[in-house]
Amino acid sequence: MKQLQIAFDTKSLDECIKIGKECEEYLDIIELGTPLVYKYGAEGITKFKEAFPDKKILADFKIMDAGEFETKIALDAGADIVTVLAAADNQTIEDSLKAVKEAGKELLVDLICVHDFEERVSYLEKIGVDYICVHTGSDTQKLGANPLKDLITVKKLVKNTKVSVAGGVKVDTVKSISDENPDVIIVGGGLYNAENPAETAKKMVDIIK
Ligand SMILES: O=C(CO)[C@H](O)[C@H](O)COP(=O)(O)O
Repeated sequence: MKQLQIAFDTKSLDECIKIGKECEEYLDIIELGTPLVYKYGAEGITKFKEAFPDKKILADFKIMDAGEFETKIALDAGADIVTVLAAADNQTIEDSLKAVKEAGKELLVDLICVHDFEERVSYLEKIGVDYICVHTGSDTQKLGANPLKDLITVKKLVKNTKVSVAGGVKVDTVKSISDENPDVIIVGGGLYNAENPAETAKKMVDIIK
């Protein structure tokens, strides 16, 4: 069963929690996006976990170094899933993985800025991360990029790991993404900036599930 993850990157924490509550029944994972991690820090994660105790909370730390130390900051604050960059050193990713496994939590490794998918996916599967995320960043989205082509490539390479996908997914593009069978579809602005986020989340769930 595919899952829907909302990624909050803008707005105040209170506004995000209000929108999250409106959409809650349609969501599986709630993400404190990287910009809000910068703005609110670990306290933002704790507030999300208090507001949504029954949902998985993802802290999009995009860790690049100090894997164990930074992962533990997110875990101690209440995160269920922590993100590390696939472009980081293997040692960093393995230290993050060790920290989440010791806590009984999960690691998402983000392929943003990685071009040799074959080498990275094979390594990530070998060490046993929980999610491999295909991600078109917001800056390259401005140039017209979207994650569909990379998703198709990565889905052919991944054998055992859950695949997430992010990058400008909207209600009118979610079907083409969903048709490639990712395990988790991550939607940011296309959901929290929608005129009616709850209605949009319902439409998306009707399409993907
Ligand atoms: O991690 C992110 C940016 O680096 C975003 O949270 C992710 O791309 C989803 O947001 P959107 O759907 O608005 O692109």
